[in-house]
Amino acid sequence: MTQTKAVLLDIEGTTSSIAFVAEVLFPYAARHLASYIEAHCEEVAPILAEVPGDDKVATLLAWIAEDRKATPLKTLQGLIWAQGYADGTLQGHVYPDTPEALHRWYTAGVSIYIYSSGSIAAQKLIFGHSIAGDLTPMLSGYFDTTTGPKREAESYAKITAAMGCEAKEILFVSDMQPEVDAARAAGLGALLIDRAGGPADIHSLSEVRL
Ligand SMILES: CSCCC(=O)C(=O)COP(=O)(O)O
Ligand SMILES: [Mg+2]
Repeated sequence: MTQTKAVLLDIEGTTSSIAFVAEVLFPYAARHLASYIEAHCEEVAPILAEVPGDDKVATLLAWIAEDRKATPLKTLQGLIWAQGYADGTLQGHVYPDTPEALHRWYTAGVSIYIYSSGSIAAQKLIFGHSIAGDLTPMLSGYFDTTTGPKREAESYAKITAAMGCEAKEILFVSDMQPEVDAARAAGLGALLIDRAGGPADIHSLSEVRL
C-alpha cells in the first residue's frame, strides 16, 4: 500500500464551516468593498482590470452574492479580510478536529497543504488568526485558483508537480464531489467529507486514516 506523504485540504466545508464563510466573511467583504476600493485605488487597479463591466463594485457584489469563485474577487476579499483579522473583528473558524488532525499529521511527518478557492493570502489569514490560534507553522504550502479551478484534474497534476511527490502519495479532502472526482482523475487519493453527517467517505478529519 502507498504511504501518504502529504495531505491536501479544502477549507470551506472541510477545515472550517460553510456558515463562517457565507455569513461572516462574505458579508464583511461586501460591507467594506466600496470603501476599500476607494482607499486603495492604485493598488487594486490591476485586480479591477480583470472584472468586467463599468460598475466594478456592482459586479463584485453580485459575484459575492452568487459565491462566484472568480480569482479577482478572491484576491480582493483576501485584502479586505486582512483589515478585519488585524483589528480582531474576524477570527478564522476551524472545527475542533482540524487543529487536532493538523497536529497529528504534522508530528507524524506528513506534509500539510491547503487548496482553496480563497486566495493564498486569505488562507494564511484564516489559519493564522484562527479560533485555535496560529496554525500556519504546521502548514507546508498553499494553492488557490491561480493554479487552476478546483474541479479540473489538471490543477491537481500541477499541485502534485509543485509538491514534488507522486500523485498517489497525496490525500485530498473536500466537501465537493466534483473536486474529489477531479483529484482522483489526476491520480490522488481523495475523500469526500460531509460535516452535516450525510452520505460521504468521512464526517470529520478525525476519521482520516493515513
Ligand atoms: C480562505 S477562507 C475563504 C474561503 C473562500 O473564499 C472560498 O471561496 C472557499 O472555497 P473552498 O475552495 O475552500 O471551498
Ligand atoms: Mg469546500
